[in-house]
Amino acid sequence: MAASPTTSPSLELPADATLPERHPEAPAPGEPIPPHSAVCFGCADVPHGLRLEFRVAEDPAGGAAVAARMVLRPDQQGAPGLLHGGLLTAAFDEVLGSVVALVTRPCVTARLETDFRRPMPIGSTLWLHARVDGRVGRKLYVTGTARLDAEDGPVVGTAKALFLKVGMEHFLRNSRPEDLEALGVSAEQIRAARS
Ligand SMILES: CCCCCCCCCC(=O)SCCNC(=O)CCNC(=O)[C@H](O)C(C)(C)COP(=O)(O)OP(=O)(O)OC[C@H]1O[C@@H](n2cnc3c(N)ncnc32)[C@H](O)[C@@H]1OP(=O)(O)O
Repeated sequence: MAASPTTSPSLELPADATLPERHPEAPAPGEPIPPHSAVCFGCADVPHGLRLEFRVAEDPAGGAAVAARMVLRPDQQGAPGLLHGGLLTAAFDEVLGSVVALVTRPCVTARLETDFRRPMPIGSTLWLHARVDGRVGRKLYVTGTARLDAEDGPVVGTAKALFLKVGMEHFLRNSRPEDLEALGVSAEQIRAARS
């Protein structure tokens, strides 16, 4: 899809960007991508979560791509009977983050832009697609599309994002200690990262 004329300059693919390949240990096209965490609002089976379901998609140019689906529930309304717009942005954050994770990890969202093209009725299914368009150093440039009720359905939203590769210290320094400890990180490791 052509870039919107209002896209932030920091989201435009730089001329020196290269197309990154999937990591050798990442799942192959057609394979499902399991939730990356049991508590994730985007992909885990948690009560108010988006419950996105993923698979690796084929990318004609040999890059990294994912496809995902999300059923729109009554507890996700903004205007009556329609999906809350912020939840489309949250879905894009998860889907674009997931495709970046096929290339390298960990990464975090630095900037995310959503274009809302059509209303999204509750009860319908969003079919999302995302692709890593290029990488320059720590910066990964990603785009996504959401379609209604079929993989080739009408486009309801598009997104562009910049993700940045970070080190594990990003989480050791910033996440709640009790959540890190639940993952097996020792109190000493947390103290050392924060000293
Ligand atoms: C298996 C995993 C599956 C994951 C799926 C889930 C996906 C969900 C992902 C998320 O929601 S992550 C949570 C939301 N994001 C955050 O909480 C990030 C909060 N922000 C930060 O921690 C820092 O601002 C950040 C790590 C993004 C950047 O800080 P750094 O100190 O590492 O970067 P720095 O400021 O040195 O900037 C590096 C480059 O990026 C550029 N940059 C940084 N932030 C930017 C921004 N916001 N917009 C545009 N450019 C930006 C910056 O200009 C610079 O460009 P140059 O190298 O060309 O000089």
